[in-house]
Amino acid sequence: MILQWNELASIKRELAERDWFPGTSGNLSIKVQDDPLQCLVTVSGKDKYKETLEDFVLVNEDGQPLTDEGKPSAETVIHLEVYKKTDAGCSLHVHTLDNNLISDLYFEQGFITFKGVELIKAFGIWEEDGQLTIPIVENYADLPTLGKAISHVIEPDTKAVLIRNHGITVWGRNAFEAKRHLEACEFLFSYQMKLLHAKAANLKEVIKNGSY
Ligand SMILES: CSC[C@@H](O)[C@@H](O)C(=O)COP(=O)(O)O
Ligand SMILES: [Zn+2]
Repeated sequence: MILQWNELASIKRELAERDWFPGTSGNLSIKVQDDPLQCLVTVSGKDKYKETLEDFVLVNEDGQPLTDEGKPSAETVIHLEVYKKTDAGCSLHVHTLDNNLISDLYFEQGFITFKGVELIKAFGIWEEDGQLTIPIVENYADLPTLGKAISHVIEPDTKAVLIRNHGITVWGRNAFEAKRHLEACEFLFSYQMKLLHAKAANLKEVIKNGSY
């Protein structure tokens, strides 16, 4: 378990450096064993920019704590649904401005698709016409309901789900892959927001007309 603890602590440190835990938001987990399922998950309500010896707690498949570092994340149920539905070994949940904006702008459509942007290769999509789709679910206040809604939209190739005006849950077979997927998602969201602004300002026309 020490190995998984250190891996999760290292990811937490890197995501903190990116400022991805505003207002104590966000939670992270890493699988420790499969059968029965156990994972380390962040302790609820803590300042995730700080590093302490009580940052993670071991939970069982029902989200019950098996160690005494503190109360498991309120969103532990989401991490457990991801482990139960996929081959994930690590699951990351962060709130960023870009993922909140994208989740609201594309909510009615129910998903956002990226095509023709190099960084979808971070998801193992190498075909020239390949595309990445990220489903978007309602931000249900009841967390077991939210967990089920997320589980419901997970297809075999899904690696991330957006929660409307809340954040994103991203996973990978291991910590390295989960972080790669998360960084790629946030790059794509930032790209999309800037693209929407550029289109709204008709910037291609402006450049063509030589105004800049
Ligand atoms: C402080 S707002 C964020 C919370 O409501 C929640 O969505 C979250 O991401 C963190 O909850 P936590 O219980 O600390 O894991
Ligand atoms: Zn959250």
